[in-house]
Amino acid sequence: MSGLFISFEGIDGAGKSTHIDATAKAFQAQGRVVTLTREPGGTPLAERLRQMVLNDSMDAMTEALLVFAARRDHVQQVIVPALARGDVVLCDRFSDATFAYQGGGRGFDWQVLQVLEQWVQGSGLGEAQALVKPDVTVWFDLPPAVAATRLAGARIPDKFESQPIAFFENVAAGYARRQAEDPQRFARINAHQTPDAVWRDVQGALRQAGHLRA
Ligand SMILES: Nc1ncnc2c1ncn2[C@@H]1O[C@H](COP(=O)(O)OP(=O)(O)O)[C@@H](O)[C@H]1O
Ligand SMILES: Cc1cn([C@H]2C[C@H](O)[C@@H](COP(=O)(O)OP(=O)(O)O)O2)c(=O)[nH]c1=O
Repeated sequence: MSGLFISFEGIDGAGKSTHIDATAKAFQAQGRVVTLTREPGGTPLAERLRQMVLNDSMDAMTEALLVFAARRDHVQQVIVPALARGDVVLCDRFSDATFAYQGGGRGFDWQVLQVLEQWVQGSGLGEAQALVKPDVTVWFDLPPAVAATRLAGARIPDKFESQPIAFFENVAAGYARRQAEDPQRFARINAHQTPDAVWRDVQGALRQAGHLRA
């Protein structure tokens, strides 16, 4: 695959959405074709699963299976073809969110998630082979109390956004664990700054990794 796969992660309200469009424009300005997508979602089927995951109450295993089912469709229908064309794929959340939210936040078994990741992002045949995973993950790291203040009044909270701060402390711990397991992939951004400063750091991280030209 000749494309570039970048995911954007962080707790709700960390500032991902604010910077994804700017990242897309920066790559387009360098002549790259950008596929902008999100999870759960990115295909008609996965968007239907998204509605269930975000609105219906269910146990953590059901949630994990639904987000991975959505991811399977998204990887096959959108991400793999885009990378094969040479696109820059910018994805608003990917598997790290499952480890953070279903693993860290909801307490679902980390090892089971790792097995699902191998199956869903591999060949699906259980064979050892390269996984479809981001080249870079931009992690917007923000204290949950600050994120809660930003979100208050900004939009109607969905099932996750209405969780207490303690839930997001566990989600953040899940992200930290994922970073510790694969530190090279992560660009951890201090999101507790002005939007301009955060954007400067996002650009800096993508330049340092050799993906954006100065
Ligand atoms: N650096 C920042 N400082 C203050 N407020 C911010 C900052 N970045 C984003 N916001 C605001 O915080 C809210 C959540 O940002 P958003 O980008 O939607 O977060 P996410 O996509 O990570 O949930 C929005 O109202 C946005 O305008
Ligand atoms: C991708 C993914 C998202 N989520 C959650 C995290 C978010 O709260 C929600 C998706 O919301 P998000 O992408 O942040 O959308 P918006 O900014 O429009 O609210 O789904 C999971 O619980 N597991 C996952 O695997």
